[in-house]
Amino acid sequence: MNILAIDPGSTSTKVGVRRAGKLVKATIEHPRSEIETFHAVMEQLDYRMEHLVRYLRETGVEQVRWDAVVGRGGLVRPVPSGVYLVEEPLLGDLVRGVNGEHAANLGGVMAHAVAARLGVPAYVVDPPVIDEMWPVARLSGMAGIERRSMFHALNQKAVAREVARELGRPYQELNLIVAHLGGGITVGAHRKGQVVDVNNGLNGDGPFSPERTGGLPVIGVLQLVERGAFTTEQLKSIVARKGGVFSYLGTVDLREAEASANEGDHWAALVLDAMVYQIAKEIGALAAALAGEVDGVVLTGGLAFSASVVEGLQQRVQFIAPVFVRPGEFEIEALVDGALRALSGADEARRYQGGADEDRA
Ligand SMILES: Nc1ncnc2c1ncn2[C@@H]1O[C@H](COP(=O)(O)OP(=O)(O)O)[C@@H](O)[C@H]1O
Ligand SMILES: CCCC(=O)OP(=O)(O)O
Repeated sequence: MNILAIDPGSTSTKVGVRRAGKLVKATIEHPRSEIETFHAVMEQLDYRMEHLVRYLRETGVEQVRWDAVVGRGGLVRPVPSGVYLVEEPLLGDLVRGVNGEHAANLGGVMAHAVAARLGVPAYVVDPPVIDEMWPVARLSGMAGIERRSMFHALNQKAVAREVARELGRPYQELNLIVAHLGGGITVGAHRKGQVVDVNNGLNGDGPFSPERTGGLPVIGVLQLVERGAFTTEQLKSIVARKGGVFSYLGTVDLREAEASANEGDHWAALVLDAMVYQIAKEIGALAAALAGEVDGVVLTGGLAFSASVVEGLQQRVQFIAPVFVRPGEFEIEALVDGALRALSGADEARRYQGGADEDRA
């Protein structure tokens, strides 16, 4: 089976070409100066498609007979985990970004654009809005504001299934705490195959990360608004893109921050230690949520390449359960696997139902 996988990130489009049983991955970089000329994510569609088509032409795979095209799912309405056929109303909800603006919204739309020309199915797999949270985790502490599941579902599920395979036990029988440590950070409690609690990675929840604030003291934020220090739009952009390590040190690149700390910058060292401390606290909170019944803690994402982040976390959380380190992300592999499962019938492709506006996260 020949599968084309498309995984748009904020400044890159990752591509996977699975042909003759082999997977080749590539990253098409998009300079910030080009991306920032677009006001809305969907306005980037033609630009990203041109880059994708050029990549396929230049690598000589333009004429491949694809069996399916699969894209990273976006911020649509909450859905169960699985593989989804891209058709209406999913396509419309991705285009409208019913649950927010994110480059991932382009994944299903681009997959559909390529697949429609070829007359093959387009899929998305485990979009960030998959929702398996148990009721007790949904209460925020204020009537009218519900905690919603929005996380690195594709990578978290893929890595959790991989660790389960390595342990020789079904994912559905294990309790794992999976920490996706990238530009944004989400930590999920995977209880017998269901992510029953997880911090929302985009709305100011959980630990701070290289580019996001995580949870903030609410009154402090309100005081900033009262003083006119920021507009709400500016604050939203800080929460999602310009918070965390960036707001303290002016970089989202952890390697740069670590270099400063290693050269004796005590402030940089404290910021990095605080991030690791907050991640460890999140893992500890989920261990309590699982009543201490934890088979493993899994560290993944770009920060899991950092020896100091991994050692700092191991020191603080290894009392909970064995720590598995799986650096990087496995989204392209997970997309291809999902498409193969749908094509082979091992996993029936689900049909997204859409829903009412109050379903939005
Ligand atoms: N070898 C490394 N050592 C330390 N940090 C790293 C390393 N490789 C990547 N990172 C950091 O990981 C973060 C990006 O993680 P990644 O999972 O690629 O994020 P995203 O997909 O969210 O952009 C950046 O802060 C980057 O500097
Ligand atoms: C938490 C939802 C998905 C997400 O934040 O992805 P990125 O970190 O890749 O922006």
